[in-house]
Amino acid sequence: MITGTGISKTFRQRGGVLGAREVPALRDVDFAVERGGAVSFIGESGSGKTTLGRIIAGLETHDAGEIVIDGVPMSSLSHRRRQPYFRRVQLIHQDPYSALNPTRTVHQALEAPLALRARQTGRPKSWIDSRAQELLSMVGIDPGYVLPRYPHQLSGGMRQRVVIARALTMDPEVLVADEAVSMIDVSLRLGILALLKDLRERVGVGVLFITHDIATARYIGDDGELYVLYRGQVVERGATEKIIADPVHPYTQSLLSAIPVLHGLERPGAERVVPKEPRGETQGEGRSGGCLFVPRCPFSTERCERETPVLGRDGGPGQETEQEHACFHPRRRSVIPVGVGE
Ligand SMILES: Nc1ncnc2c1ncn2[C@@H]1O[C@H](COP(=O)(O)OP(=O)(O)OP(=O)(O)O)[C@@H](O)[C@H]1O
Repeated sequence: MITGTGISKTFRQRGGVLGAREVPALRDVDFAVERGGAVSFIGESGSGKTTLGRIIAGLETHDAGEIVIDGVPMSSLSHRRRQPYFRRVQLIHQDPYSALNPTRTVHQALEAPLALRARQTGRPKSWIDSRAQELLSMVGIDPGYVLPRYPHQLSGGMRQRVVIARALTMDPEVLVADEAVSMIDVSLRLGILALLKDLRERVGVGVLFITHDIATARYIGDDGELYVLYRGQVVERGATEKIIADPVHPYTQSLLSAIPVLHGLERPGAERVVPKEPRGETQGEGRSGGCLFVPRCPFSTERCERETPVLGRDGGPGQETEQEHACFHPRRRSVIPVGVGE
């Protein structure tokens, strides 16, 4: 199991007419991914999804908070002693082409990490080739066909399957799939999503799925948990199916309101939430205190300008919600498209 508590990260960006500025990418984020579990982080561009994935994989530092892998707090270990733990988390990039070295065949791409794994686990050299074949079969490709080939000789879908097979060489606890299908031909996407789902069941690997697309989050982890990120803060968290059917935060509602309507078969939800265009200030930067969503929220009140909501279930007297949210005025709204006959 991998958990994060109070993870925060601020980048200092240099240059521009305003000089250096601080960009909070993550604000006090808590999460937990269990073996075989599915956790999805969803949010628009710049919400901090990739930064979170990189921190969990040990590729980026964080300013505050703790990552715990298999019960061991990473802050208690030296950089070198953390590496075997972070190997238990493998990152799958959105671009399978740049993730593979173009000068190496698939056989070479798998051989190096498997040789390391063989040394770590005391297995003979002969195990390396048989494991490479086993992993490629596991991800649904013919080892005989792909092993001698270079990445450019494979389709995008096959390349992404090779990237997943390579990630599995380390016997990971969790795969972090960062927009793992966004650069793959639409016709092949479903196959990759189905594979990740299947690996959860067959290998028991947990999947942390990072996406801007609520439909893919639902496909991969309809039985898992959904975290909605807005400007680095988790604004709604709970069972994926529950949040998709019944969101209470206006930002989540705006994401679901944007689901395209099937022409002639569906009509938009009656209470569709359309976020305001922020005026005068960029996304509320420079404000201190108050809800981050205020500049775009159609329902904000004076309290939202003043106080900062924290993640919880409180919805006012008698209004507790099943999922956690960071909103002073959580309310159910019918935002999902409905069939014309319904
Ligand atoms: N290395 C960096 N240096 C400076 N700022 C950064 C760096 N990496 C990310 N940021 C900033 O941190 C914020 C979060 O970025 P991040 O890439 O994590 O978001 P994201 O949700 O993954 O977006 P996208 O979907 O566009 O990749 C953004 O404002 C981004 O500009």
